[in-house]
Amino acid sequence: MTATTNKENLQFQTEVNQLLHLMIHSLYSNKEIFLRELVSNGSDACDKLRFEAIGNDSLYETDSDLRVEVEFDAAAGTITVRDNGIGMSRDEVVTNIGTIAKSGTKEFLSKLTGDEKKDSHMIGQFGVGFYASFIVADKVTLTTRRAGDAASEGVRWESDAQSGYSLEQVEKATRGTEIVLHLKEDEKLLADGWRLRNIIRQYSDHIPLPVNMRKTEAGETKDEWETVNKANALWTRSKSEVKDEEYQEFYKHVSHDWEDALAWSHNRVEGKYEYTSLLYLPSKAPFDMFDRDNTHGLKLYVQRVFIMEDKEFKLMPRYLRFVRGVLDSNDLPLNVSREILQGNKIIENMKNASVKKVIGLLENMIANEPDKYQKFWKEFGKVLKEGPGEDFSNREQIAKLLRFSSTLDDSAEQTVSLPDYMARMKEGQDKIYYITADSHTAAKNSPHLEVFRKKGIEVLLLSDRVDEWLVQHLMEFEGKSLQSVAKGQLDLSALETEEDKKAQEKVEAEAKNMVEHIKTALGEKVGDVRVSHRLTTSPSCIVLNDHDMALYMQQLMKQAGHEMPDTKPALEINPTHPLLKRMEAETDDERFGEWSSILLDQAILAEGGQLEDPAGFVNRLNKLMLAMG
Ligand SMILES: Nc1ncnc2c1ncn2[C@@H]1O[C@H](COP(=O)(O)OP(=O)(O)OP(=O)(O)O)[C@@H](O)[C@H]1O
Repeated sequence: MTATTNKENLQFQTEVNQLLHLMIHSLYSNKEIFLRELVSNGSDACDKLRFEAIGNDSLYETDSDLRVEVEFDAAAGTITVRDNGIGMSRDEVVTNIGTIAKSGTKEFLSKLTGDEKKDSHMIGQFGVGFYASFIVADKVTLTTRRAGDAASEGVRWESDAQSGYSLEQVEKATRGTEIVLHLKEDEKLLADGWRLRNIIRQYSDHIPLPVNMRKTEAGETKDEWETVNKANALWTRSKSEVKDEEYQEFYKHVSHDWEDALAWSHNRVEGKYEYTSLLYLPSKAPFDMFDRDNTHGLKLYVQRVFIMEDKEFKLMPRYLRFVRGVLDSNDLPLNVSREILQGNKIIENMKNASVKKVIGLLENMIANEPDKYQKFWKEFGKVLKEGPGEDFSNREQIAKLLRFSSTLDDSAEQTVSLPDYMARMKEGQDKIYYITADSHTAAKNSPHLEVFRKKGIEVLLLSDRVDEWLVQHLMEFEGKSLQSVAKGQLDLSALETEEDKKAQEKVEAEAKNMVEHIKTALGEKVGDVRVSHRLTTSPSCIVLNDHDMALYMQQLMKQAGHEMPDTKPALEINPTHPLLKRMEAETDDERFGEWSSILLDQAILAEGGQLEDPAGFVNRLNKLMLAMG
């Protein structure tokens, strides 16, 4: 026996085990995609090599003819997928194949239902990748060597998906990765030249890289190879030649998505700069869309040669981070480096034009396929709402793409656009009114809406996290300013009749003493006490200053450890409310003080704020209830 054997047995991270198990069971009806995933990975590995080799030609060793090879052995029941791409070091194998680095994986897995159909859609959002091998194989052997490493630095990884995996250092003469699938007993028929060719043509036709298989003649496998897929860059073909199915397959390759794309825009641009863009909108948001680092984005090509992924170089602004696809420039040099790309005019030009293309695609959808747009909005609306704050130059256009809930129908589904809202504005109304809250229910039940409902003035109901940020940046739309109904002094005078105004003045005059009394009772706790113009059925509400953050947001920021300025909201009261009528008759000063505190505290609660002394509030309330009995 030789002195050492370097074979080690390791366990998968728990999440990998769970995912493997689920995948094997829920993706079974789509088992052929295992090949698409492996070919796609092989092609990506070749792309990565090409990029690294730009500054270091020696990485090609003696073989610069990048390709993926697929072989089979019917007798042994195996399929082999091989690439001469970048390969992996031992550490890379452990991190890439033994663990899932995506943040949020745990929560994702906990959401799975056990229902195969539903779960297969969920897993689609996750991306299946290499693990798809285990749908058809009961053992997988991966042998790889990183480009540039010595032949003795090869790594062999092997697993049956049941009991962890083994890892061993092996000799590997050629760089790149070879994956041998030992097919399950009832999948052995997949090891068939005709079937494999069909699968490759169906799923991997538009991978720009050749996918080769050995030639066969009269049933005999030859030593020669032939390219099975079209292997030309789909985006270089003219639109009229490319079928929708072909666009969809290519989408799945570039995006690592599992579902079809929702829409795409394919453009060949000639003029000052020449380039092609193929931009896709996914139909489903990936589960980690809000994880800032985890995006595939666009791929940058120069004259059909892959240069780099968007991951490291932002070709799309953050608010369009869900866009997938390809930009292929004819003007950049092939040996382009990261440094050249930084702030490059050609890149900037392609970037800006692509943003406009995406916006145009969405505008078109609104005009021609509104239901589809609604689907898009459901998935990506929250991301698009970052747009007005991020992209000043396209702000007006982005604003038109936004959709909101509103008091028009109180529905939680966001369907109201700003132009829709404007068209319904009342005569004399010069503001776009909105309210922000931490849930749709809180927004639509807010006491601040009472007067608006009474007067039939529509108010946008904003309850997405990003909405507070949005309204800080989108201060106006087509000359009308956006105004929170919960902040600042409310002036609806232009919408009121003379009688209304007179009645208001009367109420105010009559309540003057009580207002003063409450002010004294609450002292430092409030910035002001005044008669409300907003309330019709509630006794009181809190009103923030124009520039204050909503109370629920202040709460969130405090929890996240941010110092918040101690803002003093105003308390507005509704003197016509029976509760205030009772208060007016109260002669005991202490009791009046307690009523006042309750008035303030319940208004804070209705606003999603937190009380400084919740126990005190409960005590006072109980006392009052007892006194009423
Ligand atoms: N043939 C290969 N050559 C080199 N590296 C590879 C190869 N196959 C997989 N990898 C590495 O393993 C990682 C995980 O691959 P996997 O297919 O599981 O997921 P993915 O392709 O990154 O993403 P997704 O889950 O979205 O499909 C890849 O990101 C890559 O770094």
